Amino acid sequence: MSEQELKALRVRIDSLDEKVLELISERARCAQEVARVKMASLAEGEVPVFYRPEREAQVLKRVMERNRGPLGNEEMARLFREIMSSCLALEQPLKVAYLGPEGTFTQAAAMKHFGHAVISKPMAAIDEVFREVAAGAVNFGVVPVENSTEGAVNHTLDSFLEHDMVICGEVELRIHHHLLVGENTKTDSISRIYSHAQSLAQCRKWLDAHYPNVERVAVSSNAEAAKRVKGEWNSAAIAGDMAAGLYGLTRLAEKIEDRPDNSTRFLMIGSQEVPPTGDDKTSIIVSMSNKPGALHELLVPFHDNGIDLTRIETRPSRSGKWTYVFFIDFIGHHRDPLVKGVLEKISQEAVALKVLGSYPKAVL
Ligand SMILES: C=C(O[C@@H]1C=C(C(=O)O)C=C[C@H]1O)C(=O)O
Repeated sequence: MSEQELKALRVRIDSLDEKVLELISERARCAQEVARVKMASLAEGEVPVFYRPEREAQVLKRVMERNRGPLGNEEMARLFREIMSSCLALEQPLKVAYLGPEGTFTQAAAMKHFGHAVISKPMAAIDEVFREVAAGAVNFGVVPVENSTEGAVNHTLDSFLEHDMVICGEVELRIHHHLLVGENTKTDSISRIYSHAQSLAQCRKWLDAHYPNVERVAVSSNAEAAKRVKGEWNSAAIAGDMAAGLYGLTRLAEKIEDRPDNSTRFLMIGSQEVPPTGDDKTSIIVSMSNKPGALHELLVPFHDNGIDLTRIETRPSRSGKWTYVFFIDFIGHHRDPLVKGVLEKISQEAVALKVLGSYPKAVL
C-alpha cells in the first residue's frame, strides 16, 4: 500500500472519530437528561434508581441484533457495555463489592457485567461481599456461584440462607488458568503450587501429569496465590491473566485447565428487583418436608407448565440435622403468570419458599 493511500485512510479515520466522539457525547448528554427526569418524577422520600439492568440488557441485545460486522457481536457489545458504564457513571457511579483481592476472576466478572466506570471494592470473603451489600455500603456485590467443571460454590449458596438478597444479574466467564512464576523462581526446583481449591481441582489432571509430587496448597484466592509466589523462589501459582499482569508473573504453562470449556457463572446481588425483559431467569430456594416423594412434588409443577429448569442444587438447611434446601434456577420471570402459578403451587407443598430474584439472562 502506498504512503498516499495510507494517508488518505487516516484522514478518513480522523473524521470518523470526530463523528463517533460527537455521538458518544450526545448519548452521554441524553443519559444526563434521563437522570434529570428520574429525579423529577420521584415521589416524596423515594430514592432514585439510576441503574436499570433490564434496560441495559435490552440495549446490548439491540446492538448485537443490528451489528453487521466486521466486528463480532461480542466485541461490539463489549464496546457498548463500556459506553453505557460511563454514561451511567455520569448519573451515579455504581459501587460494587466483589470477592477479592484485586486480580480475581470475580473482579473480571464484575467488569464484564458493569463495565469499568464503577467504584469497585475487593472483599476478603464471599460472606463479606454479602454483608457489605446488606449494610448498604455498596450498590451491588459480585460472587461466583457455579463452575462447569467443579460444580457449586457452596459458600455462596450458604450465604443466601443467611442474608436477604436480591439477585439482579448473572454473567458467565471462560476461565483459563496458567502456571505462573516470579522472576526469582527456580523453575526446576518448584516444590509448592498455590491456588484456590476450586482452581487446583479444575487443573487436577494436568497437575497429576506434570507435577505429581509437588505440594498443592489451597489459599483464599488465585490472586492471593500469585501474590505469594512473587516473594518465593521455590513456588508457582495457578491463576488467570488479571492476576499474572497485576503481580508481574510469567506463564510457565498456559491454559492448563482440564476442560477447555471451563467456565464460571457469577451472580450480581443487591436489593433492587428487576422488571421482566422477556428473556429472564429466576432463582428460588425451597425447603420441603422430609417425606417420600417431596422432590418429585416440587418438580411436577415445572414439568406440567413446560418451564425449563436450568439448575438444581441441594444443601443442608442448617436448621435441622439431615434436612435440606433446594436451590433452583429456571427460565422465566416471577411476574410471568405461568411462573406465578407454579410458585403458588409449590408454596402450598413447601415448608418455605423464597424467590431470590428474577434477572435478565446473561447477554455477554
Ligand atoms: C440512561 C439510563 O440509565 C442508565 C444508563 C443506560 C444507558 O447508558 O443506556 C441504561 C440504563 C441505566 O442503567 C436509562 O435508564 O435509560
